[in-house]
Amino acid sequence: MNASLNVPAVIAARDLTKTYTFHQQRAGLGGAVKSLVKRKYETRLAVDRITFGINCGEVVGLLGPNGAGKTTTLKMLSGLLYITSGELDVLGCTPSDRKHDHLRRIALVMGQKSMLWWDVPAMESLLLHKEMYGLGTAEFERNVSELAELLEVQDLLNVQVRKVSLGERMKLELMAALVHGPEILFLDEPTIGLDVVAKARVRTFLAEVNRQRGTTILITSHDMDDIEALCSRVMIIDHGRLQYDGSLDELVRTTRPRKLLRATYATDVDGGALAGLEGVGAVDCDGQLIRLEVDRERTGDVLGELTRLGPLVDLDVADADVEDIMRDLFLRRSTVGDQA
Ligand SMILES: Nc1ncnc2c1ncn2[C@@H]1O[C@H](COP(=O)(O)OP(=O)(O)OP(=O)(O)O)[C@@H](O)[C@H]1O
Repeated sequence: MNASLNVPAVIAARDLTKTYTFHQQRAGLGGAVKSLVKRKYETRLAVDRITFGINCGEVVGLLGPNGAGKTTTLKMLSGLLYITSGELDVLGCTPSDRKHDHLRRIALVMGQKSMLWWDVPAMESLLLHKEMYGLGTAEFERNVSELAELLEVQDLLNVQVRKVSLGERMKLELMAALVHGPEILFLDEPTIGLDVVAKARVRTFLAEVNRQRGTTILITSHDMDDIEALCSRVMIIDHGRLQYDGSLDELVRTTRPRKLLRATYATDVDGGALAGLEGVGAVDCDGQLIRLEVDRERTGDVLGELTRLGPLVDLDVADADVEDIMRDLFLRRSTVGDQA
């Protein structure tokens, strides 16, 4: 239970760790034979003592560069992998026990892997889920109809899965994951490869599922638009370690304490004097356009100065791009990691 929020924690992880042990396969036939006789084992620390809790109904983004340990974390949380050490509690159970009653309460969708049979219509897979999870006919039909309407896939349910587009398939994957009404949804890159329209539909759908059903969602994505649209909280993981756990707004405020202002004028203006103002960072003047960075608390004053410079045509006040912030964070950390 999270005492301050008075909502139950549905996921609690303490010092969660995963080390993979694997053997190097040598190249060629000779190498393969040698590998059979003498195996050289290696270990890789993929997730390194991470501790966090997730409350009922939260939508949390799990971010990090390639190889950071995100998928490994999701696989441990959904019980596909045993943990190496630490403690893990998901809805009061140990996920790797894979108890049937527990599996009914969670779902995992991996953008790169399909849960649906390719050679038959999606409805066949949904019916299999009905049997697997012991859903009554009325409940199943209600869920199918609700989800199909939200996802606008009524006409696709009886089409062979291999014949639908990538975006349509992802909607069907989400439907299959949610048809048994899980309380927690784990999503690993659910919008990968989708076009902008399909991505937007998936995001709207997920937000709706969270709002209507109270489903807790933990999502990994390299698309920051997914994260900005859905997550109030993000966890950043890198080299297996949890580097940040908090709100996206707070991350933006602390990493980029300045706002970006962009003013367009009807005539050429001279913004040279702006550079000397308190709280103003880099100023870029180019004829009718001025771009500058300003401390958040000084934004109002500097806007006043901008309006006095000349006849304004357009004025834009923006936070730093989350995509840029992530790029900087990951680059800085990988450089520090390389030097260490
Ligand atoms: N089955 C495995 N055996 C050995 N090492 C593995 C295995 N699966 C993953 N790893 C390694 O564990 C580390 C974390 O991998 P993981 O797939 O969790 O990263 P990720 O953050 O999901 O990356 P991406 O964004 O590229 O999907 C990587 O170094 C990866 O090479």
